[in-house]
Amino acid sequence: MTIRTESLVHRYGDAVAVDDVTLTVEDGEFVVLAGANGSGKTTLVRHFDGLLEPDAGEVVVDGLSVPENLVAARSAVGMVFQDPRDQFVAATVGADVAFGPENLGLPRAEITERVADALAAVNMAGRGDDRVDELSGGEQERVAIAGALAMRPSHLVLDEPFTGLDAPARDAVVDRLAALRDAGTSVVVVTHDLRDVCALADRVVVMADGRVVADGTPDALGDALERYDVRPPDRGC
Ligand SMILES: Nc1ncnc2c1ncn2[C@@H]1O[C@H](COP(=O)(O)OP(=O)(O)OP(=O)(O)O)[C@@H](O)[C@H]1O
Repeated sequence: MTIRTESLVHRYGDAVAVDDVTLTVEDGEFVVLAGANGSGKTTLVRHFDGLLEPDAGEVVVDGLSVPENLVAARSAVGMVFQDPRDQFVAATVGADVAFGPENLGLPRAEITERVADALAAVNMAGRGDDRVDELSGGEQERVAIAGALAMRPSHLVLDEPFTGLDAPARDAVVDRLAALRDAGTSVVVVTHDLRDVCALADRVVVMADGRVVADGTPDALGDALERYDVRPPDRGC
């Protein structure tokens, strides 16, 4: 169970946003995708579930070509986008988390079970009737993660999940991600700030100008991070 890109290229008009990226995220791995603003991180991960089409190269999830198997890719890869408010589709927490499983056409009892499990996994058990617009930023982020989890993905990709969160909310999200990784879900976190996730990361992949310029354990990368405008943790990992 892997996410793999092979010589992936994505262009917006004449501008190359992802430039010949070959990358594998292994089963159960926790990967941080780092790099300065505009380095191509969001564009790259949007290929993992076929939201964008490659201009060249391949994207393969769990052995299947993503562009040719969009439904399978979107079931296998859960995505949490940059601003959770942009992805809510219902007024209440429970209805929002149920939306994905409902679209899969699952029986009501299974939907109820998935919603309860997903909310429990993000420490929001029993909050199904709360209005999403009345939650704190950290709670909204966790509901967005629950929405992805309710699809029971084998991979979870989060784009800047800590933006706008205060320290306790960041800690709560980090705790949830650690628990998910321990339960066997591979996790990809897009960020330009390593402080929150360094301790969890098996690997840090750094992008600059659309290319992968460094790939290794947080310790091995060390000083290279600052060179590429990635904020390293204040006291190491
Ligand atoms: N829809 C789009 N149309 C045209 N150019 C785009 C579009 N989206 C991104 N780009 C450009 O592609 C490049 C890569 O952007 P991308 O958002 O993938 O980078 P990023 O590393 O995720 O940055 P950020 O942290 O700011 O989201 C940038 O130069 C950006 O301006």
